[in-house]
Amino acid sequence: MKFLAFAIFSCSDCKTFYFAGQETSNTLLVWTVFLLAVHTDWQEEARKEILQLFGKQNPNPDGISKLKIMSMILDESLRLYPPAVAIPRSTGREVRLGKLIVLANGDLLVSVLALHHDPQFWGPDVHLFKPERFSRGVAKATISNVGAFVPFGLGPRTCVGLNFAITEAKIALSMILQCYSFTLSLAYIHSPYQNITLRPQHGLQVLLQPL
Ligand code: HEM
Repeated sequence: MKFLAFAIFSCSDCKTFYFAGQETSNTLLVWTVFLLAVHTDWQEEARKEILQLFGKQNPNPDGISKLKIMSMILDESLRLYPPAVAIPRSTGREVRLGKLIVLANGDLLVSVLALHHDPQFWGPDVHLFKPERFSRGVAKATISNVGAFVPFGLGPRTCVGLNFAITEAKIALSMILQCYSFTLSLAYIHSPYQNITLRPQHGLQVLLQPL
């Protein structure tokens, strides 16, 4: 009986990890490739950093922890196109949020998209791709409102796969940038839409140039 309960628990845990980890990471990679295909100056900067750290070798843990430009690019990509556009919460008891009173047993959706695109926190250039805004950390980027940058959620239920996802994205992007330069294809139609995660509705078409 104990074994059966463990097997059911493990099986559902595996499904959670697969569901929570696969589509989100995939989406992060897609939007980052899109942004680098448009902003080829940042693509060059990222490649320079990667070639300095790894040359043409596979990325290693020591070098991955030193990828500063890449970290800024990933943060800016997660800000503009957060894979999870909203975070669900329920109230156990009545709570006051500023002028707002939320009743007990209420369901809330915190819009990550709205927080990430609010000029109050990010400044008037909020809609622009500017990885340099993260060069001195999230607090500086958000004018001291760290709760305005929540691609992985916030509090005790923060995404457990955060570090794994970022490391995975850094490895995949490093390996792509070592081998190819890329630009956006004319076939691409910009239409971000939400289908569980925030995705490009018609896919992402890029032109790859082997290096
Ligand atoms: C770019 C990639 C990812 C993004 C943007 C992302 C985003 C999120 C967000 C917004 C939440 C909700 C947090 C909250 O309610 O405060 C969450 C929860 C979770 N994520 Fe991720 N995630 C990513 C990758 C992963 C990966 C790779 C895994 C596993 C290998 C994973 C496993 C989970 C699990 C298990 C939860 C539920 C945690 C809990 O309720 O205690 N995620 N994620």
